[in-house]
Amino acid sequence: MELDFVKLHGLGNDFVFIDDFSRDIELTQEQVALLCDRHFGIGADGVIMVRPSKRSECAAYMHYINADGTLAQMCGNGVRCFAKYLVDRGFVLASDGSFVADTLAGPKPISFEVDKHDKLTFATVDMGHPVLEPQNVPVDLPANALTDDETGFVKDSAIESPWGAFAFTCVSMGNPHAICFIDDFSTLPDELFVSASDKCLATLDLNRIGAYYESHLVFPEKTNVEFAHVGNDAIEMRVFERGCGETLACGTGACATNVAAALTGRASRENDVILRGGTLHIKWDADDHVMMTGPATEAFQGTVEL
Ligand SMILES: N[C@@H](CCC[C@H](N)C(=O)O)C(=O)O
Repeated sequence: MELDFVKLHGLGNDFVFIDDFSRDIELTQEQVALLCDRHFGIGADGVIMVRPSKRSECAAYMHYINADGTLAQMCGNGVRCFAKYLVDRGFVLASDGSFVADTLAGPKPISFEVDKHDKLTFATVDMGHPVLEPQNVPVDLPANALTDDETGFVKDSAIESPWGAFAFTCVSMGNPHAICFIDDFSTLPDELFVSASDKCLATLDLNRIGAYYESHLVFPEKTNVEFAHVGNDAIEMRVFERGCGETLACGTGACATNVAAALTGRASRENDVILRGGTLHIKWDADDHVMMTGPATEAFQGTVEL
């Protein structure tokens, strides 16, 4: 089978887009994994199928698949790229300035800016409200789990690992996130860093610790894992994504981390979140909606044989 594709990214979190408006393309898990393979395929963190939406208010439906072929409910960087795909190809009029995208996590209103060629540059997505109920986070909580009195959400709960216990706050943005804030990296064991003489977020061995918590027993549906540090002006964050591994950025992860930082009293409700691939601006509005602003970029397009 020959497939036309477009490769887009949001801060280096990259996706293979496939036009499936005709609804006649079903990819197997193996085919998705091959498309995403950086040596044997195109290379990406996930595949996004652009499909028609059943909701009259939505321009199209974003079907998101992780690099390992598993389905995810939502993708923040992906939905900004989805907006760029639709605007740059004329499925949404550049002059409209906004539209609603349909996703497995529900409709997401998006406003956007375009350049002088009517190509989308930045998008602000209303990511909806964070979900904090325990049923949307680990169902099998450790005995020492701390939960918020009012909402019952899981905050700063110690979850064991071979390297000691790490405290996680769990926030769902449609998809699950477990966020660990580290104030002082020097307190962590040397073996958790690729360079023990320079212990910081950048040198944390996320491939080891992230993979461990992604599949921890308390997360039966697996989870995205964020390690973050709250600085004076911004939140720094690295992410190990469910079904994919470390990525350069994660939109839903940045939203969840911003919410977790505010809920645990570490930061205000509006912050720049600095990721390896760049910065997202996140605001948790008074009406409980999380707004995410950031760029979307097209890298190249082509045809692939599957
Ligand atoms: N990169 C994404 C999230 C993609 C889905 C995630 N790996 C999951 O399985 O939930 C983002 O930008 O939000």
